[in-house]
Amino acid sequence: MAEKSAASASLSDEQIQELVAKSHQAKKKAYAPYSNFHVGAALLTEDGITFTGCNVENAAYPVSCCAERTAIFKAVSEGYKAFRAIAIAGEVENEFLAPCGSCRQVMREFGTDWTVYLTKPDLSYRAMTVGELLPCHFGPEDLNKPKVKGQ
Ligand SMILES: O=c1ccn([C@H]2C[C@H](O)[C@@H](CO)O2)c(=O)[nH]1
Ligand SMILES: [Zn+2]
Repeated sequence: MAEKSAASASLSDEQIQELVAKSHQAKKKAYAPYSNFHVGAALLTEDGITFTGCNVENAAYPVSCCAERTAIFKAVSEGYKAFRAIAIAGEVENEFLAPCGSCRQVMREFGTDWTVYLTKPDLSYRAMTVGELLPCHFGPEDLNKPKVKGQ
């Protein structure tokens, strides 16, 4: 059922299945009247707390927020910034839902070595790290590197 990688080693099968199930539950809350594309996410913090999220669209389309970012922003706004994993749930038949580029960048802000579970509607999943999803990335550390002088 699952394609495992080293990235999933720290969570038990039961914990993963629970996180995946929560992401699919969260999908039911999606506010997506424009795209009719419902997405859910469930984010597990290092402290063992789960934050869920759904996509929240807006009549001014670009203002919309993806499910993954909803979950991450909820966690950060509650004081949690260390993440173990996030599961993402879509509704396309027999396909893993992969996060958009903006969400990958937001995930990367909080590290490259945590796990993203891409899931299918049948609750099967594939584990990847944030670094695998966003290779050659830009992050907070880059802002503190020495700069060339005189420009
Ligand atoms: O990984 C994804 C991909 C898309 N969406 C949302 C954004 C928008 O509301 C709708 C269609 O792109 O799906 C997510 O929430 N997560
Ligand atoms: Zn996104």
